[in-house]
Amino acid sequence: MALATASIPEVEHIGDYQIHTWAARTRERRRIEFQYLSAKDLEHSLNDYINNFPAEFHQSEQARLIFEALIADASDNEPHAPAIEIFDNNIGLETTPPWEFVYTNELWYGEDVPPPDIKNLKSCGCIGKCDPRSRTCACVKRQQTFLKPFAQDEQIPCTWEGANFLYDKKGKLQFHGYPIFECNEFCGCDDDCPNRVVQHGRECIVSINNTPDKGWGVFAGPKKIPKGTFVGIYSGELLTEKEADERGKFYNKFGRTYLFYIDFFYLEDEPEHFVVDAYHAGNFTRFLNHSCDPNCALEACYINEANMRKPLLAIFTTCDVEPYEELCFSYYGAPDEDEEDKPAPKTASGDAVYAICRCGSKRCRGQMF
Ligand SMILES: C[S@@+](CC[C@H](N)C(=O)[O-])C[C@H]1O[C@@H](n2cnc3c(N)ncnc32)[C@H](O)[C@@H]1O
Repeated sequence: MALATASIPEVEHIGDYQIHTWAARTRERRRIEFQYLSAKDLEHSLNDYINNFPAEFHQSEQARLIFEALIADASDNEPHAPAIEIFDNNIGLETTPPWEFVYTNELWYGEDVPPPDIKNLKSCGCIGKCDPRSRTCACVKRQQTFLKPFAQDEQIPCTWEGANFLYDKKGKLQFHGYPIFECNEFCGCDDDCPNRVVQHGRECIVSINNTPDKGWGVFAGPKKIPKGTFVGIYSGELLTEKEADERGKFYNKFGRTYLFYIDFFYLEDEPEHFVVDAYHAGNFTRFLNHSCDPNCALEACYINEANMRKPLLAIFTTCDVEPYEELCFSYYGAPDEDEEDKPAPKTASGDAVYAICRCGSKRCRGQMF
C-alpha cells in the first residue's frame, strides 16, 4: 500500500547545514493520510464482460490462460511469487473456477470500517536488520510484551532461536496462534530485516485444482513446503460485523461462505469484530478447503495498522507439506489439543448451515459449515 506523496519533511540543522533525518521524515509521513483501498472502488466490469461469454468459452483452454494471466497481473505486490496454475482435472464442465470475484491480494475497506490507524503505530529506529535480542528495538519490545505472559506460563519457550520475533532466521513462523507484529512502513530497518516476512509475499509454489467432492482447492506444487512457511493473505473486503451477518444469511442459502470473522482469542472481549469477505474479491486463498486435520492456519499479522481489531489474516503452513498435497485450514479455528469439544466456528455466521465434511482425515468431525 503506497503513501500519498510526502511534502518536504521538517528540517533540522547541524551548524548551517540543513539535514533531513529519518525520524523527521517518518514524523512528517505519519501526518499524511495513509492510502487504503475502498470496497466501493472494486472494478467488476471485466468479470461481468467475461460472464456474458458463451458456455464454450468457459470450457476452453483460452479461459484458463486468461484466468492465470489475471492472477499474475494482480500479483505485482508479490515480486517473488511463482505463477499460479489452474488444473481442472477434467472435473465439471468449466476449465476455471467461477468468474465471480475480482482477484486481489489486498484488503478493500467496506463502509463504516475505519481507515488504518498509523498515528498510534509503534515503529523502530533500527539501522540495517533488527536484532531479535535487542533491548531497544520498539518492534522487539512490542512482540515481547505480547508474548511475555505466554512465555511465563511456559506455553512458549522464552529462549527460542528467533528470540523475541516469531520468525526464525529463515523467515519461518516458530509458533502458531499468537499475533505477529512485523516491522512497518515507518521503521528505520532495511527491507531484509528478519521481521519482514508477510509483507514480502508468497514464495512457495501453489496451484488451484478442481477436486471431485469439495469444489476447487489449493494444492502444493512439485516442491515440499516446509513448516512455518508463509502462504498468502486471506484477502478480500473488510466489513463490519453487521454487514457480514447480513451477507452471511444470503451465503448460507447457497451453501458456500467466504466470510472470516476476526475474533482471535485476545479480541474476545471486543464488542464488535471486523470480518473479511472473500466472495466478491479475494485471491487463491479463498479456495482453501476445510480440514479437521489441517496443514495450514490463519494468523493475525499487524504491519501498517495499530488497531488490534484489524490484523491481516496471514496463512502459514503448520507442518511440512508434501509435493502436490492439498493445503487446508480448519474453519473452526486452531484445534485445541486439550479440548475434546469442537471449538467455535471461525468462518461462519450464527445461523450457518452445516454440511457433510469431506476432508477425509482420521480426525474428521463429519460435518462442517
Ligand atoms: C471457502 S470455500 C472453499 C473453496 C470452494 N471449494 C470453492 O470451490 O470455491 C468453502 C466451501 O468449499 C466447500 N468445502 C470446503 N471444505 C470442505 C470439506 N472439507 N468438505 C466438503 N466441502 C468443503 C464447501 O462448499 C464450503 O462451503
